Amino acid sequence: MQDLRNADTLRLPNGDGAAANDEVKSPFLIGVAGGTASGKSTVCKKIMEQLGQAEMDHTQRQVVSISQDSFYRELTPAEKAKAQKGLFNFDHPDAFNEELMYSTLQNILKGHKVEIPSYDYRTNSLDFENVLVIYPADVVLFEGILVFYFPKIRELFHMKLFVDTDSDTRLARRVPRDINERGRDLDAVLTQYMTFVKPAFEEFCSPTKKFADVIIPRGADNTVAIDLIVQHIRDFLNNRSRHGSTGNMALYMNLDLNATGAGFAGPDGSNLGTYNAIRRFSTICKELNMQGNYFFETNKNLPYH
Ligand SMILES: Nc1ncnc2c1ncn2[C@@H]1O[C@H](COP(=O)(O)OP(=O)(O)O)[C@@H](O)[C@H]1O
Ligand SMILES: O=c1ccn([C@@H]2O[C@H](COP(=O)(O)O)[C@@H](O)[C@H]2O)c(=O)[nH]1
Repeated sequence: MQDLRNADTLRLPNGDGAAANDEVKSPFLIGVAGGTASGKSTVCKKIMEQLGQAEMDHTQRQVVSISQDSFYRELTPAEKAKAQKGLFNFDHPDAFNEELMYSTLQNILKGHKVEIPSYDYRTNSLDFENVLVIYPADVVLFEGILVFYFPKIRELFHMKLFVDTDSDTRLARRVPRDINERGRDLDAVLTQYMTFVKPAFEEFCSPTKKFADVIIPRGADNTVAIDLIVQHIRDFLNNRSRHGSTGNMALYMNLDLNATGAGFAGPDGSNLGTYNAIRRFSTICKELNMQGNYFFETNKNLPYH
């Protein structure tokens, strides 16, 4: 297993509290969207496991996963009363603190340590007693139903995944989870689902699928897709450690290999490693397209060959 600790450093310009010569780690930021109970957290867990990070002490982790639920905004007493009766819409974009989400992700990208409260679904509130400390990492996964909804947050991701699990399966998973883990009763779960969850999924979450680079049908069951994503992350990190922090993911994904002079050179003037990594990745993707396991939204610059 590759040691992700040596993957990259980014030299920040002056500002934001960073000294001119501070070497800070800028992570590869992956957004993971999908409907409720589609398997977003399970997919993130599998990615972490395959990168050898799941069992590690969190202070040592080089791959971390954060939930968008930690950015629900604090409710007013009136809203809280509604929430307790299942009458608050937690699936609407207004339920989230967009500014805090944006500034936190920016800080993470600058390699700053950040603290994120966990979310208590039983009390419908943030739990500041249980704070997750995010140390500078190489890969940060940010998962939630609406992570691609807000344009300026969407633009921060280097890679966007959408976990696409059919709605019957999602409901069948959500009911026992909400009863067993989130302190709800069957009636409340079904009423909330029909009143808020399902309509909001159709209005706000499902349309964001078009922004995904990779759509993962069947979620964590799709081991082929997960293996490929993990391989892609490894390739990216290898590329970065060879060529420095200029191995930017946007370039990596959008490079037009057919254009004259396309490619980006590493410090030694060679771009062969990157070129090969992209070719390998796109070839595998093409094969998987044919199997219907895994596919890309149209990216005209991605070299299918
Ligand atoms: N592939 C799967 N097969 C069976 N159960 C699953 C699978 N993926 C997730 N689950 C279960 O479904 C529930 C929701 O999964 P989770 O990953 O938490 O979804 P999300 O993060 O999208 O809400 C959890 O109880 C989880 O254990
Ligand atoms: O207090 C709350 C906060 C959120 N929810 C529901 O949670 C899901 C999002 O979490 P997933 O893990 O992606 O399912 C969302 O559909 C909200 O309805 C809640 O019920 N109570």
